[in-house]
Parts: sequence; structure tokens; C-alpha cells
Amino acid sequence: METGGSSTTAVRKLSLTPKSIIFQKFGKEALYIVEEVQDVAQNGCPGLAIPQKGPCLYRCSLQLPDFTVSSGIFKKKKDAEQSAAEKALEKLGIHPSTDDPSAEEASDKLIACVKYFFSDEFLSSLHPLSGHFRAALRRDGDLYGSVPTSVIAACDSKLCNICKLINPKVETNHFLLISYIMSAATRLPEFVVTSEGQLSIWRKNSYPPEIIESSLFQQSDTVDSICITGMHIPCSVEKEVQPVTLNISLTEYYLDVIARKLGLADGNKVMISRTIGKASSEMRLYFAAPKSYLMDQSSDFVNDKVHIEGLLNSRASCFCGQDIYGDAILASIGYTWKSKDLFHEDITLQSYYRMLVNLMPSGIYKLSREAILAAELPVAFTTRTNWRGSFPREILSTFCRQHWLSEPVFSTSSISLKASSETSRLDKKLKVSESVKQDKECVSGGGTATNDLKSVGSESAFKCEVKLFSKSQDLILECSPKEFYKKQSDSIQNASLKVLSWLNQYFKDPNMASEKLHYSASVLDIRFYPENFFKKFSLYLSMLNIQQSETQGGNFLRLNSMNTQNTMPENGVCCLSTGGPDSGVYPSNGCLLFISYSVSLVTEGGNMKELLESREEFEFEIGSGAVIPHVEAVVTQMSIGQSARFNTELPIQELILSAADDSARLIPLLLSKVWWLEYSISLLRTTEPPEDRMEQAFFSPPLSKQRVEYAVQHIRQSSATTLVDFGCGSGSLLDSILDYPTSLEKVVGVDISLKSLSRAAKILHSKLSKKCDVVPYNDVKSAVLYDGSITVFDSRLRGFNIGTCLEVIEHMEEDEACNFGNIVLSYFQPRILIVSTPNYEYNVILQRSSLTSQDDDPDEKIQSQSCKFRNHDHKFEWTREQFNSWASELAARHNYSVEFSGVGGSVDIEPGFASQIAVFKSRLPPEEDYYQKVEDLAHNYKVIWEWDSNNESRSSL
Ligand SMILES: C[S@@+](CC[C@H](N)C(=O)[O-])C[C@H]1O[C@@H](n2cnc3c(N)ncnc32)[C@H](O)[C@@H]1O
Ligand SMILES: [Mg+2]
Repeated sequence: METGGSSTTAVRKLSLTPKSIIFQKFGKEALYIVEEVQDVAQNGCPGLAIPQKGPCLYRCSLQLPDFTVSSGIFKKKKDAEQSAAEKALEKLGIHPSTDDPSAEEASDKLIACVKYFFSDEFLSSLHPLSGHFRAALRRDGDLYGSVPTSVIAACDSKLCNICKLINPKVETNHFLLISYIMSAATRLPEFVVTSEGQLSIWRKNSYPPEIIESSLFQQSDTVDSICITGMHIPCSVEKEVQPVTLNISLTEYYLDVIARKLGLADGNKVMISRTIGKASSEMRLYFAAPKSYLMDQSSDFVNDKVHIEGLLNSRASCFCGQDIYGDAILASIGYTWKSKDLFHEDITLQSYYRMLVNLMPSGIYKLSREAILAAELPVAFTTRTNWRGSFPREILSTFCRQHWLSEPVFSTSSISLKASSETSRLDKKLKVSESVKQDKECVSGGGTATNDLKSVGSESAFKCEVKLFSKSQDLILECSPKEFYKKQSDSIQNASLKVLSWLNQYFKDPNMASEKLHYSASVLDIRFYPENFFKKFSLYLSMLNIQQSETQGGNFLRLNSMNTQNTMPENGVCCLSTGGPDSGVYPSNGCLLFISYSVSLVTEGGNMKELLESREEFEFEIGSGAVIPHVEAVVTQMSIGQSARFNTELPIQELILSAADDSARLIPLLLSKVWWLEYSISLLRTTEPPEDRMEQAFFSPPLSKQRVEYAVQHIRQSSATTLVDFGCGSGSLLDSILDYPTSLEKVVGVDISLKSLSRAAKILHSKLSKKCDVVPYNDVKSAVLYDGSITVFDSRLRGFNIGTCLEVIEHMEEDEACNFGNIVLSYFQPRILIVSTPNYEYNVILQRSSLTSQDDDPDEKIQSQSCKFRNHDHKFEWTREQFNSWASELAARHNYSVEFSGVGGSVDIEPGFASQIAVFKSRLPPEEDYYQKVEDLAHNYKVIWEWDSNNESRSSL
């Protein structure tokens, strides 16, 4: 299959595409017929008689009067058509790349265009430019009939494309374009008039009266005047952007009105940018032509040889990707292809600030979610079903458009897994979608390493490389992730997100030290080209830097100064959940949470309150950084139906003003008082990840409960006095054991998730402090929760009577799990150790059942189909044989016995238990002396919470 290379398309755009050359030569006689084809190699199983639905592919045949050609096979119809046209051109002996018009031919074309604009028929045509020609006839005195050259340059894209063939610098140098048009006009002395020092062109002879009459008569405007709001963007970034009102009487030319607002005598001295925003937009920037330019429009001037006086307006230049000098007015007004009337629209301060926010990768995401103050660009693309808002690839394209870069170029490569001799090595790396390990929390990344790809039917694996180029094809950065994905589209989304994440880091902290910037790039497999990169974004930064220092005096803080720790906001009031339905992290990473929220500005003391943003229902994936850290920290501690309120410091001014409806009224208020943001959140509901859903749906009591009950029975029978729960999570086992009469005196939990530990602490605290009334029959004297990794030894947990480790090892890489096994039996040395982990063989049953379950959401079915493991955070799942050999070898090595058991299902019925359990028992007497010796040597864990029956609890959270 052939692919349409984007870089060649970009080059092609400067000249004509093969299809347009064919059109020029044959017009409607060229007939394109596109057919769908089924690619045999793609159906996954050559020779298979049952038809398989593969991706849609296209072939195009092009019929010309004398012959017909056929294209290769393409994924996109338009690529097939272009390829057919290219083949036809080859047959005709026309070579588009070498047949570009020469600069001389382009100059002739330009002259012909200018001549046409001043013709009789153009005046009454429906063209965005003809409206200006008609308006010129309403100008007074010397200006009568005079058409500003900047208008001709701005309102006809064809003209600009022709000039690009003469000199590609026209793309960014607006003055160059005007100079070419002026010099073309001077070559038409019998049709038009130009005069020295003027940026306008007149028709030499006046139009015949009937032409004037008919063209002016067609105007249908009924109103006498219009009043629109634009934005005044001062050149100095220290000055605020202000709304400006344009009162335009329809008897005058609107460009003259804009000129007066800029302090100029008339519209002929106004320069106009290209349009900004959507393709149909009429939003442009207007600014004064530099004086030196009015004096000298020679190409010496415009070829950067002469310095333009006055400062570059960085804000304005950023928006349009052209150099804008001095103060500028942003207005949405102009003639269109649709009507002869003047189109106009107000620009509010809010829309101006939204344009600013839209320059940042995270801003584009926030806007796409309509949650400027709550959403954040996620750090991980976990699954397509869980992603909300624009997809990474789309955001990256928008980013490139906003910054006037070429479209990003993606190249994917695939390997055939069957053919590869390296399959087993690769399997470990292969992911359904990427897992980004942000911190020690388990991030559900769909990071599903697959042990046996054939069983899930994967034949190929994909990886994707992305490149960003400037418009002049300078390479700015490239990202070459090492990861392979089962789906091509996942590889593209993940590579896009890497680029966006890095750009976002840079945009949040543009003054980042060079080494840090390079390091952060390399972590994300990105290589950037400093010269091209900094050149491209220097303008954006020059506007940012000043704002940064501007904010230092006020109460505005930059986004990156916000507390990004997963801690509770200090000045917040939060309602806390009292445990979730499962025994694991609740809500587990990978769940979708549905909240309603509102964000208001409040003054200290709460006297004033201004609502900024609110949503009745807003859903996001937990654990992927899809909301600002404060929101995530709070909602993970809430239960359904609860509400919470908390305050935060202000983020950057642009975010607040783009969220507020009435930004103009807010600006003075913001400056006069000290404000906070107040978030009010209610947790409406959650969806659970597949594992929890399955465990509850197919087992009664739920599998998690059965595991805990199994451990509880063992603990009770063992007459143990000390218990340590390795990877205790939210404390479900420790919580349950307190409901039973036991001989336990000391219970300890250790985990790496602070969120889970804090939930565990609250649950245990509430239970132990009510001990006399509620739990009369246990005699626990002390309880401790530690923050630490169970793969690291801590001497305080040595020699306990019983240790438990339920559904934890599969959340580590396999080698870490083996490491844990060795450390726990050789150093921690519990007398008894109970370890549980999923039985991989049982998944067939769970997944088959979940596929036939009627009330499941179809999207979720796809997800569970694509998730080979029970949970996206599982790094492996073992078969019974794998688990048995791990446990048996481990036991033998450390002088323990081991017995196997499980919960869910049955040992005698295939495929065994749903959760497999190993119970290790030490064969040696305890080494009392040795404990003494190492007692204080290794304190690697941090006490998070401690309870003592004498002193009650102490928390260090
Ligand atoms: C599925 S939860 C199980 C929690 C608990 N054992 C239960 O059954 O309810 C897995 C837990 O293992 C913890 N974990 C993963 N790797 C760990 C490590 N290296 N050290 C300590 N805890 C770890 C996670 O933070 C998470 O709380
Ligand atoms: Mg698990």
C-alpha cells in the first residue's frame, strides 16, 4: 500500500497539485472513479476463507479523452485521486515539480491579476476584494476610487500564492507582497495609477456610469451604520489590551474608520494581516504602515536589509504569524464570497483571551473540554474510550496551525509479530496504549505488556514518529517513541501526546534551564533543534516574559507555581469518603468520574463572589492527569453524592479572563483586591475499571471480599499477634480484621500510594477510636501505616507472625515481583506469608461473560476485549503453572513450605480459581538474636499514621 507523504504535499501546495494541472488541461473531461478494495494482506490471515473486515482502501482510475490510468492502493480517496492524476501527467510527459511557473511567468500572472481587479466586470463580481473597490467609490476628495494595496494583498489568496512562486519569503513578510503588487501596478500604466509614497492604486479611467450604478445598486444593506467592537492591542506588552468601538457609517469606507482609530489620516496607510482563526473567519489585524516603508517600498527594504522602526507587536504577530509593528487593532469585519454586504462581528475580551489560551497545548485541550479552570492536558493516553475532549493528534495539528507551523508529519512503521524472531523480547514492551509512570502511584496506563500476542489475534505492532516543521520546512523537533502498539492509531495518539506534553512543559516554564529542557525532551524520546525551535517560539515568549514580570507585583501566579503535589489544598473544606466498594485503590486509576462543579472568584473573607465556570456534568478519567491536581486530590477522597469546597490561588490571568463572560468588568476588580478561586464539586457517579466490575458482577460475595475473608480466616487460625499487610491499599484487610475476635496486638500496613494510605488511615482511625463500643473483642494495641515500597527492606517489619500481600505483585514488573519474593522471605521473614494474584487462565471466562452481558456499554466491551489483563495497571498475570513455579522455587530457596489455594471458582474445575493464593510457612525457628542486631539499621519507610491504644493516634500526613 502506498501512503500520501505529508511533506511532499506541503511542497506541492506551493505549486499546483497534479489534480489541478489535470483540471486546467482537461476540465470536466477528466473523470475520476474511485473504488473500494479489500487488501488481502491486511485481513490478518492470508488464505482464510471467511471474509474479514479490514480497513477501507481505495484505488482510483482516471479517464481522460485519450487514455485511462489507475492509481495504486491508498487509505484515503484523495491520495488515490492525486496518484492517478500524477500517473496521467507522467504519461502526458508533464512533470509538475519541474513545470512550476518560473518567477518571470509568475510576474506576468501577477500583472494579469491586478489588471483584472481593475476591470469593469470585477466591480460587480462577488469577490471579497470587489467590495473594497465599490467602497473606494464612496471615498471623498483625493481618495475617491483609491484602493489600498494592503487590501489587495490581504483579500486574494491566489495573488499571494503567485507571489510565493516569485519569492517564498512572502509567506511571512507581508511588506514584500505589497511591494510586488505595487511594482506589478507600475507595469500597467495604461490601466492604473500609483503615486510615490502611497500604498494605493487607482483606476486610470473612471468606470462607465452604468457599471457604477448597477454595482452599487446591488448592495442590500438596510442599516445606515454599524457599530462593532474590536480589540486594541498595544505594541508594548505592558499595556493592557482594550476593547475599541468602531462606528462605521455605510457611506464611508470602513478602513478609513480603522485608520482614524490608529491615529492615521486614511485607510491607505493601514496594513492588514491575513485572516486569523477558522477558514471562514474575517478576523484580521490592522496596523500603521511603518513610515520608512511608505518612503521606500523597494525590494531592498522588504528583503530585510532595512531596519523597520518601531517595535514588533509580539502579541499581534503571534496571532497571525506575520510581522506586525506598532499598535494594532483586531477586528472581525470584511467582505466575503457570500454577499455584497459588509460582514462584521464583535470581538469580546473573552474571545481575545481564548485566542491567547489557544496558543498553549494545555489551553487547546482545556478549550476543547470547555473546562478551562478544571481540565488539564492528560499525561497519558490510556484508552480511546476513556479519553475526553480533542484527541492528541487533533490538538497537535491545532497547535501547529496556531503557531503557523506546517502540519505535523507522522510516519508509522509496523513489524510483523509472526515473522519477528525477537517476538518474545518485544512482547514485554508491547502495549495496548502507553503507560506513563508519573509518580509512584499506580497509573493505569493501559500499559498492558502482553505475554502471548497470538492469543489476542495481533499480527502487527506499530510505532510512530512525529516531526514538526516550520512553514519553510525547517525541522523543529522530532519524537521517536520506542514503544510499539497494537493499533496504528494508538501509536499516533501516543506520539502526539508526548510532543504535546513536552511543549506544554516548555510553555509553562519557558525559562527552564537548557539542560533541564534537553533532559525533559529525552525522557519523552524527543529531539529538538534549538536554533529553529527558539526562533519559532521567541515571539510567543517575548510576550510571555513581560507578563510574567508584570504578574509579580499583582496577585497573579503562573500556572506552574500552582501546587502540583497530590495533597489536599490547605485552605479547603473537604468531605471524605469512607471507603469504596472494592478492596483496591478506590476510585481506581482508569475509572471515569462524573462530577458537577463550579469555580468562582472569591475575595478573602468571602465578601465578593464572581462565578467563572460551571458544569452540571463533567467526566474525566482518574489517574491520567486529566484535571488540575487539586480537583483530582479532592475527588479521590469523596464518595458518591458527597460535595466538597476548596480554595486555590489564582492561575494565570489569561485562564481566568478566558473563562469569565465579562472579562472587561473583571480586570479592574482583579487588580484592586486579593482573590482566590473557590471550587465546589459534587461527585455524581463513577464507572469502575473492568477488574472491579467483573469481580463484583461474577462473584458473590465479590472476589475482593472473598480474598479478604480467606486471609482473615488464616490470620484467626494462626493465633498471630503481629500482622503486616504488604501493599495494603486503602486498608480493606486491616479494616476487616478489626471486626473479628483475634489474638492480634499489632497491625501494620505498607503501600506506596499516599492517597490509598490516607484513606486507610481515616478508616482505621475511625474504627479503632470507637473500639470499645463497636469492636469489643479484639485487643489491638498498636497500628501503623508506612509509606514505602515492599521491594525495599525495613527492619521494623521483620519477623512478624503473619504477612499478607493481596493482589499487589501483578502491579509490579515481573522482575520486581521476584525481587519482592526474595526480600520478603529472606529479610522480612514472616512466619506465614499469604500472597494472592489473578489466575490468567481464568480471564477467558471473565472476558467471555462480560462480552455476552447484556447491559454492558458497547464501548466498554471493546475496552475489555482489548484489555487482555483484568486491569490496565497490571504488568503481568500468571497462569497457574507460572505462579506455582515462582512460589515453589521461592519457598525452596528460603526454607519455607508452600501450599496453593484460591478464591472464586474451584480447584477441580478448569481453569481453577479466579484468584490464586500461595500460603508460605517458615520451616525455621525465629532468629531472635538476629532481629535485635538489625533492629535499627534499616528504617526505609516513612510512618504515615500511627495509633497506640495508650496515646491514641498521631499522623504525619
Ligand atoms: C490492587 S491494590 C490491592 C490493595 C490491597 N492489598 C487490597 O487487596 O485491597 C494494589 C496495591 O499495591 C500497591 N503497590 C504496588 N506496588 C507497590 C510497591 N512496590 N510497594 C508497596 N505497595 C505497592 C498499590 O499502591 C496498591 O495500593
Ligand atoms: Mg490487581
